Amino acid sequence: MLIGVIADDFTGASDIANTLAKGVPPEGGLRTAQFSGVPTRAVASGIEAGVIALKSRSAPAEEAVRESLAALNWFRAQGCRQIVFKYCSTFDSTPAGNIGPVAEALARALDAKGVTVCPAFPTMGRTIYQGHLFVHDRLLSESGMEHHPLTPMTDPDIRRFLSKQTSTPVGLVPQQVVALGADAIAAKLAAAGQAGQVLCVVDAVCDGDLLRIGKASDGAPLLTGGSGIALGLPRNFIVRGDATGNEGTFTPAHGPAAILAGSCSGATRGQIDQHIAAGHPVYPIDVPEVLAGAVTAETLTEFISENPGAPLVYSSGAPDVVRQIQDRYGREVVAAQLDELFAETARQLLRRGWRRIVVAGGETSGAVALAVARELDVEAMTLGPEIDPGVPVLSLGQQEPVLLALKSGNFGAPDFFSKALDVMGGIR
Ligand SMILES: Nc1ncnc2c1ncn2[C@@H]1O[C@H](COP(=O)(O)OP(=O)(O)O)[C@@H](O)[C@H]1O
Ligand SMILES: O=C(O)[C@@H](O)C(=O)COP(=O)(O)O
Repeated sequence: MLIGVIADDFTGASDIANTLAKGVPPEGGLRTAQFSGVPTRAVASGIEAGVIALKSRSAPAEEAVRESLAALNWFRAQGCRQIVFKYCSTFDSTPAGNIGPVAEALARALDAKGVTVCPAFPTMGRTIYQGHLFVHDRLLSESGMEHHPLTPMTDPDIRRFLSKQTSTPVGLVPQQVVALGADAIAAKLAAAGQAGQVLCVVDAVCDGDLLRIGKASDGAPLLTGGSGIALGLPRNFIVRGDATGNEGTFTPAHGPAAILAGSCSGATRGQIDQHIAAGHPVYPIDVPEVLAGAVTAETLTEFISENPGAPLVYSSGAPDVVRQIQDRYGREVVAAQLDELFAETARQLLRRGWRRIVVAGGETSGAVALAVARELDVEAMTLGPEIDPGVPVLSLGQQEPVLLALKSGNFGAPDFFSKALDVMGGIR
C-alpha cells in the first residue's frame, strides 16, 4: 500500500476513495479500497491506496486523536509512504477540535512540519482564497453550514478558526504562490515549517491549483484536506512506476433497495422533495416518536418491505425544527438515537435479503456502514462507478456483493436517490 487516508467520516472516506480510484487522465487512479474502521484482518494484496473511514468527526478530540493514530500505525505496518488526513470540504468541526488536534498529532508522529491544510473541492464549489473558504459564491459562514446540526460553521477564515484548535501557529500559502507551481509551493511550505508552523492553509481555487499542490506533495509524509487534495497524488506514484493503477471492475446488484436519509442539509432536503414529487414511496420519521419508542427500526423495515421500488425513509428536517428537537431532548441524545435507528434498520434489511442501500448524511452513513460491515463480517469495500461528484458506489463482498452509496449531506443532484439506484442495478 502506498497511500493511506484517515477519513473522519464515512461519506468523506468514499469521496476521497473515489478521487484516488479515478485520478486524472492520462495516468488515471490507484487500486483503492475503503475500510470501515481500522482493519483487524489481512487485506487483499495489490491495494495501492487504502482509506480508513472513522466516525471521529463528532467524537471528543481525545478519542479522534487516539483512533487516528491507530489508523496511522496500521498504514505504517502496510508500508504506506504517504498519509492523508481527510476532513470535510466545509471544514466541519467545533472550536474544540477535531481537525487541529488530529492533524498536529499525526504531524508529530510523522515528524512533519509545514503540512498542507486544504479543504478545497472546486467541482463542488468549495474554494479557498487568502485562507477563506467559499461555498460557490458565498463565504462558508453564509452558505447554510452555519445551521449544521452538529458542527455549525460560523467563521470562514480557516487559518483563524484552525488556530483555535492548535497549539502551534498556522501558516498560509496564498493562491499567488500556488499559481507559480509545485516548486514555489514546496518552498513556501518548507519555509513555514522552519518558522514553526506545523500546519499551513494552502489556497486552491481550481483543479489546476490542486494538481500543482499534488505535485508539490510528492514525497511529503503527510497532507490534510478535502477529497480534492488527493487529485494530483496518484500520478506521482504511477509515473515513477511504483503503482500500476486501477482496473475498475464493477458488478451491479439486483433485488430490493432502500434509501435512508438522516442529513438535514439543504441539498438532501431538496433531493427528498424531488423524490416525493416523482411519486416514490416516502416515510417521514417523527423524531419525538422515535425518542418515545413508538417508531422503531421494525416500523421502517415494514414500510420499506411493503413499498417496493425506491422507498425512502427520512428524519431530515429544516433548521428551526432540528433546533427545537435538539433543545428539547439534547443534541447528542437525538443523534445517537437516530444513528441506532438507521443502523438497526439496515441490519434488518440485510437479514431480509436487501443488497442495495443508499444513505444520506455523514454521521448517518457511518452508523449504517459500520452496521453493514459488522453484519456481513466484511471490512473492505471496493469502489464502483461515481453517481454524482464525490459519491461512488461501494461494494462489499465477492459473491453477491452488497452495494452501498454513502452520500455526503451536501452532495448530489436533485434526482440523486433514483439516479443512485439506477447505477446500482435499476429500480424495480
Ligand atoms: N429531525 C432531526 N432533528 C434533529 N437532529 C436530526 C434530525 N434528523 C437528523 N438529525 C441528526 O442530524 C445529524 C445530521 O448529520 P449527518 O448525518 O452527518 O448529515 P450531513 O452529512 O448533512 O452532515 C445526525 O446526527 C442526525 O442524527
Ligand atoms: O468533503 C466533503 O464535503 C465530503 O467528503 C464530506 O466529508 C461529507 O461529510 P458530510 O457532509 O457530513 O456527509
